[in-house]
This record gives sequence, C-alpha cells and structure tokens, in this order.
Amino acid sequence: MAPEFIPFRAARVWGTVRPGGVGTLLEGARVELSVQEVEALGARGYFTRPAFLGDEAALAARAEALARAESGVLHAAGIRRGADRTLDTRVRGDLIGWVTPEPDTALGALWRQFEQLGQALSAGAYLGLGRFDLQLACYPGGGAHYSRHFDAFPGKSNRRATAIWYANPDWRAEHGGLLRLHPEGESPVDVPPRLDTLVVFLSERIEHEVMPTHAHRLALTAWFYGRDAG
Ligand SMILES: O=C(O)CCC(=O)C(=O)O
Ligand SMILES: [Fe+2]
Repeated sequence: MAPEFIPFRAARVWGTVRPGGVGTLLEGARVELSVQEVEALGARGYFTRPAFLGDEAALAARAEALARAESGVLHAAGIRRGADRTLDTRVRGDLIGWVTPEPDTALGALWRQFEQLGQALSAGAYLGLGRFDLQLACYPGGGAHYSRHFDAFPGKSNRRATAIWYANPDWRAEHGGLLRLHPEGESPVDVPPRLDTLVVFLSERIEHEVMPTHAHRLALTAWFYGRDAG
C-alpha cells in the first residue's frame, strides 16, 4: 500500500466504540487522496482503494446494509420494457433502494466518509462536486449481473463521479460478481467486491459492468453531481 495512506489511517479511531455508538467510530477521520489516486483519476479515469473505513467500521456498516437488504425494502432495478412494464433482468438483476442514514449509525459514518470523499475529489482533482445520492444494491446470486453501461452521458444527468463501497466479507473467486471497468484504450480491469474496497471513477468516462454473481453481493454507491446541478 502507498506510504501516503499511513498518517491518515493512523489518525483514525481504532478499536474503541465511543459513547455515541458506531456512528462516531470514524469521527474526525479525514478522507484525503494520495498523489497516485489523483493521477490515476486524471490519466485513467478511475482508482481503487483496498480499505476505505477500516475493519471495525466496515463490519458495522456491512451489518446495517445486510439488515436493510433483509428487511425487504429493496426493489428490483431491472429495466422496464413495453406497455406491460415487465422487468427485464437480462440487463440488470439487482435489488436497489436509496439510503439516507441516521447520523448515529454505521451507515451514517459511511455517509460522512462519502461526503468527505466528495470534498477531497473537488479539492484534489478539481471535479467541482456538490451533492450525492447513495444507493444500496443487492445482487441475490443465481447469475444476476448488470450489463456494460455508463452511469452518465455528457450533458445529461450531470453525474460526475461514481464511488462504490463493497460490503462482502469472505468474497471468493467462485462467487463471480467482479466489477469490470473498461477504461478507454486499456484492457479491462476487474475489481472483486471485497469488504471495504472503494472504487472511484468518472461517471461519463468509464464504461463498466457487473459480472454474473453467484453469491449474495452488497454494495453502496454514491453518485456525485456537479455543483451546478439542480
Ligand atoms: O455494484 C457494482 O459494482 C456496480 C453497479 C453499477 O454499475 C450501477 O449500479 O450503476
Ligand atoms: Fe454503473
């Protein structure tokens, strides 16, 4: 791991749950981008970071995400087609729901880290980001996937950056479910959806897909809009 990460990770609160509960685990932890991450974003349109929250906060956020998914609030995302509005799960087979967490929760802590990530991307990579939406997505296994797509089209939705945080401990190769990035002019890059991995890419620039998934797969995605967005 790049040495740049060390001072910033050491500043985190490890091993203690403060009186406020899991939501305060990461209080004061600043998200900073390394030089390599800024360069990768500019040159290739993406970067990955193997540990965004740290083990304790990641497991707490995973537990809350799983509880939400199991509570039945998520709905099928598949593209709707035709007059009968049937779902076409050939394009995407995930279940999704928007997330606005309470502050004093582990997902609230993740939310604040995404907020800081947006600020760091604006300061370090001049992306001029404003608000973001946060979505929980669950691929139930059974080969569910999401076909190759862009998250934004120039001049349309004004989504500028996509940041995905994965919540799957013990992810194994036979589970499939890789995020496959297709950077322009480069070979595809596969990202396993392992617990606490963060991937950040430019929404208009990086085409991507979720490969067929053979285990329950959870992810939280933040889409950052430009500051000038409505
Ligand atoms: O979960 C992932 O790895 C990517 C999902 C995705 O591309 C999307 O929801 O737009
Ligand atoms: Fe996407």
